[in-house]
Amino acid sequence: MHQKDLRAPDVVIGADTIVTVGGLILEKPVDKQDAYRMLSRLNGKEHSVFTGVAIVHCCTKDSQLDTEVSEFHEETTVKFSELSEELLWEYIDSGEPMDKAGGYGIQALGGMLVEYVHGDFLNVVGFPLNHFCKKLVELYYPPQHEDMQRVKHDSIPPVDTFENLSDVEEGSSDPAQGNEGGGHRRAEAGSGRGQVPAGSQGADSNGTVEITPPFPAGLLELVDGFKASKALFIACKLKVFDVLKDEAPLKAVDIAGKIDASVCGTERLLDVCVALGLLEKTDRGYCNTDLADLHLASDGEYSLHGLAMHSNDHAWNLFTDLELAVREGADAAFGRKAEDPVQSKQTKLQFMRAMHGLTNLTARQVATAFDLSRFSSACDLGGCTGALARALTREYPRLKVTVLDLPEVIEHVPCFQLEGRQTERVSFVPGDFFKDGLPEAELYILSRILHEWPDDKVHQLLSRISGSCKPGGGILVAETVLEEKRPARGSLPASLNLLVRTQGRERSLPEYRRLLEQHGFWDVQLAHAGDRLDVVLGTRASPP
Ligand SMILES: C[S@@+](CC[C@H](N)C(=O)[O-])C[C@H]1O[C@@H](n2cnc3c(N)ncnc32)[C@H](O)[C@@H]1O
Repeated sequence: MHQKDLRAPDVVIGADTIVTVGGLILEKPVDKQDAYRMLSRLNGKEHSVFTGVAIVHCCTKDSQLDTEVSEFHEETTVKFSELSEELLWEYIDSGEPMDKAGGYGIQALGGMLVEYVHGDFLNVVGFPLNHFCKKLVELYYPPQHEDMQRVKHDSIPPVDTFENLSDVEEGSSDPAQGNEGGGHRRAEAGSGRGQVPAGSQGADSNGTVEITPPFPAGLLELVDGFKASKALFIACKLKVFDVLKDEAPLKAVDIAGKIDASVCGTERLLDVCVALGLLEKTDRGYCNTDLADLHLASDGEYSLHGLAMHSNDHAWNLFTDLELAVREGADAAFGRKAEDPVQSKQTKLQFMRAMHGLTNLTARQVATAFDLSRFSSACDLGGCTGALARALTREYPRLKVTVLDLPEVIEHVPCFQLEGRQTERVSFVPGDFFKDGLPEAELYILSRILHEWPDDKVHQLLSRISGSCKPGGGILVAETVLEEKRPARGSLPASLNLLVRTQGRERSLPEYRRLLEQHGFWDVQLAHAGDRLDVVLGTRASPP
C-alpha cells in the first residue's frame, strides 16, 4: 500500500477467527464431510471462538513508512445444543458452513444450533468490536500521567470518532504522542497473548474519576503457571486421564471412586482440568479432550504421561533450587547435586519414559530434517530407548542403527519395545561414550546430548567421535539451537532446567559450527525440526 503515488494508510486492521474444541483448531471446512466432522465435534458441547486482531499503526517519516503493531485476542464460549444428524445435514446442505470457521455462522441459520454464548457475540460473528474500540482508545488516548491520580470528570478527553482521530494527528499520527502515562506499548513478546484490555474508569460521588491500569491478565497467568502445571501433574499421577480414556463421560463421584480420592478434592481437580482445556464437562459428566487421550493417558506412542511424572517427581524439586543456581551458577549447583544419592532404578525408568514420549513426537522430523540416505550405518550415542533409531530405520530402508547408552539404561530398553515395532536393523550396546570404544558407523548422532555438558566434556566427546568417523562420514546433532532473532519461548524453561540440573547449556549455530570444525567436521548446516528442536549436520573432512 505504501507506494510513491499513494498515501500511506493511517492504520491497517487484520483479524481472523478460529474455533477450538478439545485442543483442536477448526478452521473453514474443505467439503461437506469436513463440515460434518466439525459440527459433530461441536454437537452438545461448549467450544471457544477466538479472534486474533492486529492493528498496524502507520506513519511516514522522511518518506519512510514506520509501523507499530498492536495485537490482542478475544475469546467467547459457545455451547451447541444436542442436535440430530438430520438437522446437522440439513444445515450442511444449506451451504452456509463452507466459508465459516468451525463450520457455522452464528449470525445466520447457524444461530439455531446455539444454546448459549458467554462473552462477546460479535466476536463469534468474526470481529470483537467492543475490545477493538477499547484498544483504539488505549492506543490513541492513553491515560496521561495526571490521569492516574484523581482528576475532574470534565477533564476526561471525549472519545472522538475515528475520522476525528486523524484530524487530531495533523500529519503525525503517532499513537504514542503525549504518552507520558505510558498507557501505550509497542507490540512485544507476550502482548500477543492479548489479555491487555484498556484501563477502566470509575467516577465517585464527587465526580472525580480514578483510572486503573489495564488488567495484567497475561502476567497473572505467569504468576499462577506453577499451579496449572501441578494440577496437570497430579491429574496424571492419579491416572484421571487413564480412567476417562475411551470412556463415556463419568461423574466426579465415580472418578473419585476409581482413583481412590475424596469426592470434593476430585471435583475441584476435574474442574481445573476443564478450565485448562484437558477435560470436557457436560451434563453427563467429565470426559477427556482429544489432547488428553493422545498425550496424557499413560499408554500410547505419543504419551507425555512419563514426562509429566518426571517433571512432578524430579524437575519440580530441582526447580526449588533455581534461586541458588542463579546466584551461584551452574557449577556450584551441579556440585551440590553430585552429592545426591545415585538415581534409583525407578527414577531411571521414569526418565526413560519421559524421553521416550518426547522423542517419539520429534523423531520423524529429526530423521527427515536432512536427506541421510547416503549413510548405511549410524550410531546414536546416548540413544536411550531407541525411539529416534526406530524412526531413522523407518525412513531409510537400508540404514542400520546402533544405540549406545549406559548399561543401566540399556537394561530397561525391552520395556519400550512394542510388539511388532522392533526392527532387527536397530541394535543396542551398553557403554559409556566418554570411556568405551565407539561402535563403527558412517553417521554419529547426538540427540539432546551436548547441551547437558560443559565445553571441555563436549570437546572430549567430539574428539572421540572424530577419531572413529571416516572421511565423508557425518555427525548429526539434534538440539535447540539458540538464535538471536528466534528466542523460542519453549526453550527458556529448558535452559533453566539445564542450569539447575547440569553444567551444560544451549548453544548457538556459530558455537556448534566452531565446535564441529575444531574436530574436523565441515560443511556444517542447520535445519529446523519442529517447534523445539533443530538439527545440525557436519561432514568429516579428510585429514590434511
Ligand atoms: C537427555 S537424554 C537424550 C536421549 C535421546 N538421545 C533423545 O534424544 O531422546 C541423554 C541420554 O544420554 C545418556 N548418557 C548420559 N551419559 C552417558 C554416557 N556417558 N555414555 C552413554 N550414554 C550416556 C543418558 O542415559 C540418556 O539416555
